[in-house]
Amino acid sequence: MTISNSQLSINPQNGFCSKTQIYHSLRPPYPLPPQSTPFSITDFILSLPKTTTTTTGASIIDATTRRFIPYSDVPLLVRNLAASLRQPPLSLSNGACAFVICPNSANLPILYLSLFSLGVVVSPSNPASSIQEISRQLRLCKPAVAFATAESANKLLEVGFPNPVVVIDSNEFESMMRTKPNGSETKIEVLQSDTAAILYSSGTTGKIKGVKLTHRNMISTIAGANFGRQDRSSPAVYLCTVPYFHIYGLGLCMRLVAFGESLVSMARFDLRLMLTSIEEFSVTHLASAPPVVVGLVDGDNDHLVNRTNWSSLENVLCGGASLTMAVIDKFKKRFPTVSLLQAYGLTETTGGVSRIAGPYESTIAGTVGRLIARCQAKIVDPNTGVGLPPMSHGELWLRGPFIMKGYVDDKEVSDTMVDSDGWLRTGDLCYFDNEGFLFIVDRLKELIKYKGYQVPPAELEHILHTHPDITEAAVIPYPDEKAGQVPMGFVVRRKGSTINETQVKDFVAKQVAPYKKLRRVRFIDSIPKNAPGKVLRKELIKMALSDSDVTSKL
Ligand SMILES: CC(C)(COP(=O)(O)OP(=O)(O)OC[C@H]1O[C@@H](n2cnc3c(N)ncnc32)[C@H](O)[C@@H]1OP(=O)(O)O)[C@@H](O)C(=O)NCCC(=O)NCCSC(=O)/C=C/c1ccc(O)cc1
Repeated sequence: MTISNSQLSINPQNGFCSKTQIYHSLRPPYPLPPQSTPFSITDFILSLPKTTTTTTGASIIDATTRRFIPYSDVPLLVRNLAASLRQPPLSLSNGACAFVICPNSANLPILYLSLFSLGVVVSPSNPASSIQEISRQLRLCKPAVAFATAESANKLLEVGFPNPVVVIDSNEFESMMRTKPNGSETKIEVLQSDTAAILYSSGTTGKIKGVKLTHRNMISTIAGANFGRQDRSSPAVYLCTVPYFHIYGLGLCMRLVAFGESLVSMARFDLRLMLTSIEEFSVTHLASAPPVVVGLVDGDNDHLVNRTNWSSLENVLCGGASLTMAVIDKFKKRFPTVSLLQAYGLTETTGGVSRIAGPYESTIAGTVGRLIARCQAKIVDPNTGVGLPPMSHGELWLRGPFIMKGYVDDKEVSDTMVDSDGWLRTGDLCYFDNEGFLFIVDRLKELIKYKGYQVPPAELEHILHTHPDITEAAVIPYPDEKAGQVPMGFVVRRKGSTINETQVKDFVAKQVAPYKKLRRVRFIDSIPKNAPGKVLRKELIKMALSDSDVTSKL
């Protein structure tokens, strides 16, 4: 075996190559199917060995309806449903798009797997989205069919969706899964390079964008997540509090089906239901976002948390946004035997690209873990473009087989986000330490994170500017202990206008999903800008904090 010069300059402690300034993963590479082999994400998931599944009865469990689907039934349900969707009247086939507007349920992973197996592009959306948001998403993904619940189907009616809508909490859907349709169909060939899903993200510029993820992208992240899974005498039981319409929940549910680990979900997050479910289903892993961890250590919830039996819980996974050190410390004191494992990922990277594996890594406070296998990173000085060594702060760039195919109908922004060498600019300010652990320092992109959801200030500013009484507006992130950040608007009123805070908030709230609502408003005489006219958000943030009591909590 020959060792190349660049391999020689890779530091085995942290993966940093001093010649190329590239950080390499410290995890062993996993096998991937040859790129040219037709292989859908469903083929991959169903082909993985599930050693413990059938003997121990692992299943997909819906904590809200108390329905469960044993994993031993999953391949048949997926095949039946796919066969049914291929037949008239839907006649779904390779390349068609399905808009899915559903809260978490046991049926949803089955639906995803069936659609993927047909090469149908899955485009999941938040059922709490506003009519305007849904309209924009429909324009982007051009679906031939939509899947909804009896409740969310009303929104499709409101937007005048012209194509068929299948209700997944109905008896008809149940029988599509349970009954084998007549006739045998040939398998549809799905290429790994085909788009598997279109998810919605703000990118770095603010307007909702459709992120195209391929089957290969999804196969890579699932294969990468296999590292560090413990051998266990009984299968892990995950409680997923995050939604399957974002990559965190979607990736997690696919990965758990792939490995045959029990998956408990809730239609909507509810702290009480989460706590009773942990006891009832002997949950070992809780998949969460920061507000859930904050809720667990919040004194106001002591009466609920104290009467829960925590003995089964081993790990709390946390992603979507950063936790503060204060919350991490409180969690460790409160749950000394539970590991708090932060991970980091983006929709554009098909989810998690760094995570913590094993007992040693879980002792490193504040890190979002080490790069998954096949992931390369650079820490780039935002001013000079130069790659930086460990312990230096810069923008995180990422490369690997899980980087998105691009944004729907937006080549220009796709090319800005991913350069010709395949590097994705994350817009996050980060550093690696001397052992290859990644730390998130700040956000360079103008994005607010409310409860782990993206809120682009530009989108809210655009809405504010359409109000006849508002001449200028700017939106900033305002720190909040429970939600992480809340959107705050600075508003310049038209001369003589008496519009008040509530009216401004209501005006925005009617047009956006609830997580994007303006939670604070301040009136101001003019918006500070630099010479070329760019809003000086940092100035506004300083102003917002200077006359409040939050500075000490930052
Ligand atoms: C479980 C959370 C943390 C808390 O739940 P909640 O407090 O009940 O909030 P909801 O999300 O259900 O709802 C937000 C707001 O919308 C409201 N709402 C809700 N549905 C309705 C309704 N149908 N009608 C009307 N009002 C409603 C709801 O009441 C609430 O209002 P408010 O109390 O004023 O905040 C929830 O916010 C949550 O799942 N957050 C995470 C979101 C998320 O998945 N983000 C990931 C994006 S992708 C990414 O970053 C990937 C990272 C990643 C990292 C690592 C990995 O390994 C992989 C991936």
